[in-house]
Amino acid sequence: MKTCLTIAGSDPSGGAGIQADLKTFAAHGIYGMSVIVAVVAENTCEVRSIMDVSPAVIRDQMACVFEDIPPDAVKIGMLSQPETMQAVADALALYQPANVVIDPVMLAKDGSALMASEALELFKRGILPHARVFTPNIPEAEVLTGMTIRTEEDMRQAAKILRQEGAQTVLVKGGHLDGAAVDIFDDGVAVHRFEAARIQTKNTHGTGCTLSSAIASNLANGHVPHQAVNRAKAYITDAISHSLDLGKGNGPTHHFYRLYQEGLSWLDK
Ligand SMILES: Nc1ncnc2c1ncn2[C@@H]1O[C@H](COP(=O)(O)OP(=O)(O)OP(=O)(O)O)[C@@H](O)[C@H]1O
Ligand SMILES: Cc1ncc(COP(=O)(O)O)c(N)n1
Repeated sequence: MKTCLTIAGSDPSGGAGIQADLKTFAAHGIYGMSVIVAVVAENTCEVRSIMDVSPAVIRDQMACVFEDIPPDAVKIGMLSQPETMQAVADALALYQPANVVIDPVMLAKDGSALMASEALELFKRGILPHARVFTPNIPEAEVLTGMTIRTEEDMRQAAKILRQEGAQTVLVKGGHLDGAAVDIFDDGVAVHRFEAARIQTKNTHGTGCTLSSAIASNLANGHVPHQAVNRAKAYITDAISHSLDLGKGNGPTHHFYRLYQEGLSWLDK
């Protein structure tokens, strides 16, 4: 059994964060584990409050996982405060996991900050260089590079800069641009373009979390980054196509549609 660990925040409404990650791992036939760094009171409409887990408890959670069940891949999502980020950075330096996918979560859909601005420098120094695959969306890539990103050429330029900052490979996600959903992936050898038709839905809560967990699942299952991203793009497009009209705001995506409807697992594909 392959194993993945998510290091992220908890979303009690189940669409993003740890909950989305564990569902994605399960849909890929992966044994999922989680280190919770923040408890976020949120739903499909809003973020109400955030409680950060203490650095000591984060260190203990990391030790409990890595000393017992070292994961085949790791996904890192929301890291809100410098202290919690430092605890994760220290553990990454100590355990040196191989297949790390990093999603630099900065803002929730309602605009609430999920990463403190004071944590940005530490993020660039202590977290980003551990990325085998780094998955910023356009606003995140703009903050991290200082660029304005309007075109695919800008996305390519941003991906190159972020590789120079230490990420092995970079996927700049184009969900926030108009038109088709185009993501640009730079693995240092070539630049790949992944395009899917834009699905007309408001139910996109947790798309970034789900995509990065699907990439981690595919790395754990033995795919190289380019293949892992290609398969994850198909998975997120499918999950958005069958998204769930739950809640009063931006509903969640559907992780198990094919399992339920067709009795298929993504493992069989
Ligand atoms: N309406 C859509 N139709 C098809 N694909 C989409 C749509 N919205 C986003 N995507 C795709 O979903 C993935 C996540 O992209 P996005 O840019 O939305 O990430 P994110 O900003 O981290 O997520 P979120 O918007 O949930 O915070 C990307 O592959 C993107 O192209
Ligand atoms: C705990 C947590 N982590 C991340 C996100 C962002 O979700 P996404 O960008 O995938 O919609 C979120 N809303 N809550």
